[in-house]
Formats: sequence, structure tokens, C-alpha cells
Amino acid sequence: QTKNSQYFIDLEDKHGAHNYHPLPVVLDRGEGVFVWDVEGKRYYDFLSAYSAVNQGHSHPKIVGALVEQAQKLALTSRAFYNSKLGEYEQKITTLFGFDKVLPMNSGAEAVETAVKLARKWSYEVKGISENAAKIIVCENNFHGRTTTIVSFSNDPDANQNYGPFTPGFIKIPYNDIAALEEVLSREADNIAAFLVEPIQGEAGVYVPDENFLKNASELCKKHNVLFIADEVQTGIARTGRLIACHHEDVQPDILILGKALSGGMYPVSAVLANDSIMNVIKPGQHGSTFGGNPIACAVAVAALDVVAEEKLSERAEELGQLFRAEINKLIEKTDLITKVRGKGLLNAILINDTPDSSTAWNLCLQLKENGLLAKPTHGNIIRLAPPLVITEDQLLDCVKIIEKTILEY
Ligand SMILES: Cc1ncc(COP(=O)(O)O)c(/C=N/[C@H]2C[C@@H](C(=O)O)C[C@H]2C(=C(F)F)C(F)(F)F)c1O
Repeated sequence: QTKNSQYFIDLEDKHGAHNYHPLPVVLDRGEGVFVWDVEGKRYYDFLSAYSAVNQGHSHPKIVGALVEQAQKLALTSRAFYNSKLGEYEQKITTLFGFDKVLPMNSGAEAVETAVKLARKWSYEVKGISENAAKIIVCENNFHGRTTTIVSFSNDPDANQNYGPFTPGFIKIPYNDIAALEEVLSREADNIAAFLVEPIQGEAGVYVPDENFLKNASELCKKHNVLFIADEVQTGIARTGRLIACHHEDVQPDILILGKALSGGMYPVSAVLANDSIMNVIKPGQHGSTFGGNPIACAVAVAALDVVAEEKLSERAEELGQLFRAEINKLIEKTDLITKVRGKGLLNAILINDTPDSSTAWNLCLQLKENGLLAKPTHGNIIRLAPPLVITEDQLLDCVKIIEKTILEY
């Protein structure tokens, strides 16, 4: 049996849960902006594992940190101290400007941690009566897949038949300051926090209006409600700043990081806050087996160093502007794309078809044939997010591939 792509696809179909519908490509190797399938065909990766691989696939510095630490000490649990955690905590709290960090593993775990932290703060510091705390979230949010998180999703695919749901969440439309103000002036006394994505990734790279984050954070401050930024996808230089909140000089009360915090090399997430908030959690009141493990710390330190050393924020900002300008030129030449939107190198194109059409999917199949991997988000929106290490020439090469695919379609 030749171990070609179909062989691997069949194995996954037979032995794996069908919780995804992957593009029909079987990846075998990755380096920088490129991935290769089992037949040896090379592709530009324009998904970057949903912005976890900002530093490029298998970055030698990050791989080195992983291997070196794995050969020394992989896991101690937090029952004991370890020689990597303290210096990692010092680095990440200094870099992002917070007193403390609580280390976790997946993005969803970090979001759950932030929800627990905000609720506990609201009872023990703000003085909300126990179990009465509410958290405001936005319509069309995506914050992960746990039962509490899907409890506040409005996407039936995310929560159908996963009930009963966790109570205590209020939904408002995204990018709607008036709606936030209305809820806060009505019931701020029972509200612990406002949880928001600075750009809604899964919803289709929705960039809110200028100053939405600034105005929202100021409203929260006015009402003694915590402003929680979920920067799992928008953080770590992806949008042209270290975190997307920095486009508006906003410092969230609680910052959630994940994905590219490890450069895609290892599951590493983090929740950052100042002492007045973080110190409500006492020993034994939260944790995880792998949270803050030596490998995670070593990998995250290396991944953060790469962001600084290779100026990934500046690159994302400049190359993002070039990319949107080039795609806007393409939009002049076709009816198939109506819009390109995004910040830095988190962008998406809107396909001129109904959301339930298969045009976006078929375009992604054609892009794959032409050597570029991308995947539709909801319906007719294709997210385009290469690793931030992409060069200008490679980016222009990808624009040509996108143009060729669109004009040939
Ligand atoms: C803003 C934000 N906050 C928390 C998490 C949870 O982090 P996680 O627990 O996954 O580490 C995510 C994770 N997003 C991933 C999950 C992955 C999947 O298919 O579930 C696909 C991808 C995704 C993106 F990026 F947009 C989406 F399509 F699901 F929605 C996230 O984007």
C-alpha cells in the first residue's frame, strides 16, 4: 500500500472522530511560510494554524528550545517549583505590562481561567452577591469549545445538543458601544466583566470601528467592570502590534494569550492581570497539570524572542498594508471578491456569493492546486493569514497565486 495522501485521509476517516472537515491535503513537513504534502508538493501556508504559527513553521530557535528543555526536564507539575517558570513569568509580565501571569495550555483553558478570575474578583473585590455575576459577551464570538464557552455562543454548530448551558452571560452586538453602554447603565452592579475579541476572527475577520476598544474599555472602567481582551488569535504581532489592543493604546484588565505564544510549537496559553485582580486566586483554587511546565516556558521564551528579534509586529503592519492594497487592485478586476478586510497580516476576502454557496470552498481547492493553502471561515469568507516571517517577494508571489485563481475561476 503506497502511503499517499489518500492512504492517510482514509485512516483519519476510519479511526478519527469526524469533528473537522479538512481541506483534502495531507501535510508532512513545514518550514517558515511553506508546508509540503506527502507527495512532496510545496504550498504557502495562508492559515498559519489559525495564527498559531506567526513565527513560521519549525523555527530553529523555538525547535532548539523545545528539544533542549525536553532532554533536561519536561514536566514537574506545580507541586514543586521549576527553574524555567519564574524567568518566563518575569519576561511575559514585563513584556505585556502586568503584575502577574497565570500559565495554562490551550486558548479555551485560558478563557475559562479569565471567566473564573473575573467572577471571583467580582464577588470578593467588587462585592457582587455570590452567583449573581454576569459577563457581557458579543454576538458571533468565538472563544473556544468548552461547555461554558459554547454556552455563550450564538452559533448552533458550536452548542447544539451540548446543553444544559452555563448561565451568567449577556450577549450584545459586536462593535456596538451604545448597546454596551445600555447594559452597563442598566445593571453594572451585577456585571463582572466584558469579554471581547479585538477583531472577531472566526466570524470572518470583523475589524470593529476605530476607537471601539478604547471606548469600550473606558466605559468598563467607569462602571467598575473588567475589560477582558481575548487576544488568542489577534495577539503576538499578528495584527501589526504586540497585541491588537495596542492599536488604540488600550491596556485590558485581563489579557488572554495563546496560539503563537509558543509559535505553534507546543500548547501554551496565559492569562495576565495586575495584583488587585490576580491575587483573588489562592493556592489550590485553580490550576492544571501541564500549566507552566518547563517545556512550555522554554518554548514561549524563545517564541517571544523571535517576535522581537525579527520585528514581526512591524512586518505584519507593513506587509498587511501592502497585501490589502494589492487585493484591492484585484477587486477592481473581478466580481468574485467584494471586499478585503483585516489588520496587519490577519485578513479575509469576502466572496460575492451566498453564505451557503460552495464558492469559497471551491476557490480554496483551486488555491491549493495553485500552491496556496487557505480555508473559508463562515460561508463565503476566506481568511488569509500567512506566517509573519513571510518576505515581501513571497507575499507578492502569493498575491499572484490568488489573482490567478480568482481570474481563472
Ligand atoms: C479568539 C480565540 N479565542 C480562543 C480560542 C480557543 O483556543 P484553543 O482552545 O483552540 O487553543 C480560539 C481558537 N481558535 C481556533 C480553534 C480551532 C477550532 O477549530 O476549534 C480553529 C480556530 C478558530 C479560529 F482561529 F478562529 C475557530 F475557527 F475555531 F474559530 C480563538 O480563535
